[in-house]
Amino acid sequence: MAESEQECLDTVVKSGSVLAPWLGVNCTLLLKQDSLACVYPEATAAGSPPPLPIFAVKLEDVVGLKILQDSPFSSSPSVCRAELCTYQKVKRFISSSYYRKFSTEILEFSDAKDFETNYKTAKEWRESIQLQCRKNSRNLFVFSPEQIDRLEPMQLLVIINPFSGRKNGQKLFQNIARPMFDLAGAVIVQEVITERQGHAKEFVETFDLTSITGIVLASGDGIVYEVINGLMARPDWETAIKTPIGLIPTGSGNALVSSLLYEADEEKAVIENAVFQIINGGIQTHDIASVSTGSSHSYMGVLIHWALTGSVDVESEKLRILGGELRTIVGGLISIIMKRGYQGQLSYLPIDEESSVAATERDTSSGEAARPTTSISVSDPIPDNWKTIEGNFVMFIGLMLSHMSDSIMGHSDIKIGSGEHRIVYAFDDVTRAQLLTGLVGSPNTAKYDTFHEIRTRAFRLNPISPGFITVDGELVDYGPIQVQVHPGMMRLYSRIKKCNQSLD
Ligand SMILES: Nc1ncnc2c1ncn2[C@@H]1O[C@H](COP(=O)(O)OP(=O)(O)OP(=O)(O)O)[C@@H](O)[C@H]1O
Repeated sequence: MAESEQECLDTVVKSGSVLAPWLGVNCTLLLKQDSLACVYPEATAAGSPPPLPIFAVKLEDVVGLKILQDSPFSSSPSVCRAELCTYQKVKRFISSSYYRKFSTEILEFSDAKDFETNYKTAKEWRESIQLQCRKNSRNLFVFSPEQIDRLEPMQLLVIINPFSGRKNGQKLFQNIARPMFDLAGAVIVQEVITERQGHAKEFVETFDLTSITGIVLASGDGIVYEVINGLMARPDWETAIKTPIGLIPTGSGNALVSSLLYEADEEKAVIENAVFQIINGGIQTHDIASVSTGSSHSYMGVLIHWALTGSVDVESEKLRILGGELRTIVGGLISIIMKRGYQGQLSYLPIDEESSVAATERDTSSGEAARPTTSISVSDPIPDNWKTIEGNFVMFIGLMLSHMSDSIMGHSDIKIGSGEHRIVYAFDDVTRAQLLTGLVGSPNTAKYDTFHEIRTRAFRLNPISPGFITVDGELVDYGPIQVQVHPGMMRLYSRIKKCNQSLD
């Protein structure tokens, strides 16, 4: 680290006196650019050696300062007690992996003789800590000046699917996520419980987005699909699709948030970790892809299933009672035993020829900006520079990220917002044992030459045998389907540090 950078991090943003009640001593609370420490007061005197902290935390691990208005254990009725809540990484005893653990440090604000003034001081500290956390996240994760300046508290629209996963999304949100948002100072402007399929899409199509800074979804990937399509259906779609989206995994298919947590080096399928990705307001971009069938056009951001996994997605709906991923695993096992083949054709433009696939835009007569779509429609001839493969497909998955579900990883090297669709497929020479490895881990293309993979930004799938195609977990019209990636169009709340990201 450069010396000037270190000096900057060492600069004290705010300092003040506070009582560490368990020691019974007055100490100094020091807020620096990336840390918060409580030190003995003599340690901050000029010329003294660097202060030995009573405690020190990295701001990136801070959830917030919880002010306890009634403080039964405080030494005097004028004292305002607060808890500094952190969510820090802890190394596991046996393995080299980490998990996060909540911890608190108790502080008492007691300089003034009356509770109101001490309470006001505690509130000012809470705001300074929140502001510094947000500033850091803007500096670290968002490289756009106007985003860095905009430090208003998070104002969130929350959409909860009560039907997703084990049907306990509402409970998980209220018991786990909401207290963390409150602690972090995020304001929940409105909470919407979806009442039916399509409700989330309809809702975001007309909602006043100027009243919020982001949307949080407590659901599976199906609601992500609905929200992307709702935002893209708006007349102001160009700005609407840039609304940051936060993801809380309460569904049975949580591929997008699982990929995000994996990339952020966090444990997956842990609701707290997903909320932690959201609360400091860091943002990164992700791609969306146009999906055109003969009769419809939509946008996706996660994955496409056809053949075996398409059937699992649809037919395992009957197993919803099993909840979570068990439903997919049981459905997958049944389909592997049956091992059906699906005749079809896949045509695609290899990713290294991407320059020739600039998306054409639809004409609109309404005066709205033209929405991106596929460069060719399903009825157009396949361009000469595309490749075509044909056969009896047993497996076909088109991935825009690393994970297919909470615990099933498709490919560790597909990053969120990488601008590609990775198609993994197998013909009927694949064995059941090999398919099983693809169900419990990733389809190992290096180990088994029966698994194939393609990197592309534009493809057409033309299924011939009857079956199902699902896009982000939602069933689409069966028949030829044309797909094209539009890189970096949407934004996700995330702590993944990526340099030089353009958010324009
Ligand atoms: N109140 C509701 N009743 C029934 N279905 C609903 C309701 N609200 C939303 N839905 C629908 O539930 C479906 C699944 O949503 P979601 O992806 O959040 O959960 P999931 O458990 O991961 O499901 P899947 O694995 O099918 O994607 C979506 O098609 C959505 O439109």
